[in-house]
Amino acid sequence: MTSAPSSLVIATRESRLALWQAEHVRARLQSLGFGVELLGMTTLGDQILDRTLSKVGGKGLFVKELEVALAEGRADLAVHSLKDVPMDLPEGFALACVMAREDPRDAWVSAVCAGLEDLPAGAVVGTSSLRRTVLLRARLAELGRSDVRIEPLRGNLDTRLRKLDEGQYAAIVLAAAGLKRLGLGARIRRVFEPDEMLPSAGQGALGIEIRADRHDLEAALAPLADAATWLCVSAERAVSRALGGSCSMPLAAHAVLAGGTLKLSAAWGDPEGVAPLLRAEGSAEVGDSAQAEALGVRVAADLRAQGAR
Ligand SMILES: NCc1[nH]cc(CCC(=O)O)c1CC(=O)O
Repeated sequence: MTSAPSSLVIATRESRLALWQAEHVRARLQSLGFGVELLGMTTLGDQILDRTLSKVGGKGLFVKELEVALAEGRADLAVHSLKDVPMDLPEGFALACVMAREDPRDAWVSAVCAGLEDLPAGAVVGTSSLRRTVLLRARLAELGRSDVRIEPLRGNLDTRLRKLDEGQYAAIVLAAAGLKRLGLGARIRRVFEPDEMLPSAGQGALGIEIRADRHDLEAALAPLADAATWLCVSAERAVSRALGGSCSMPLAAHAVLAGGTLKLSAAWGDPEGVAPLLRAEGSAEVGDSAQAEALGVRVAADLRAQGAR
């Protein structure tokens, strides 16, 4: 195996969160003795701010331009929020490593109310994801709150918080991980436990993508990988893959590892909002990612047997 170049280039989006994540990887690699430069780029997903992502092409939107930089040799690595990474990468690319997960939970941000329970009459809640919309709707239905409206909320984290602060929404729901990474943890009014609002596959984890032929990078990246996170996200992503996962499907999948046992929960919502929310769970002793994926496939089959398409 050839050794890694002593200087590495990380392709990254230029949102504050993406840059934080790239800097985080840079610091880890520097501590291992590598020189690291960042190559900032704008992706289509960053440019389209007026439409719901699921309508314009989904997860790949944030990844494509970075892959072109990898393919052309302008960059060695691309750092992604794992939940934005498609389940199957295009030919020629590989997910080289998944790092230890930050808080995987969703967060409630509001100056007006402490949670769903005390939303004012007719309140508007903002969220960017179909999964959150479907799970929020289910909670609101349980609470008998047909007066509350859920409205789309796009843009990077700062934009979303600004829209909240301007009063367009009574509350918004975001990933806790992004807020914490940017030092905005104090904005979190409460976090939803996974049994209240099940996170998205890979939420809170960072993935590093490389060109599949770059075996010279494997040794450099090995120390950044987290084995427990890898098992969890392998199961979560397998659920999504088995159901043909895309942003236009409201799907949640979340796994925790305790001892050698992986516990996986998943939920599927009808994009049209007609069918009821479906839930499935499973657990297994797992020692490798193939066993974790097998658990994911089983849980996905359970959802499909209940009617998930
Ligand atoms: N879809 C955008 C996105 N991708 C990753 C995160 C947060 C960080 C993470 O989950 O790792 C966010 C923002 C959000 O969902 O609020």
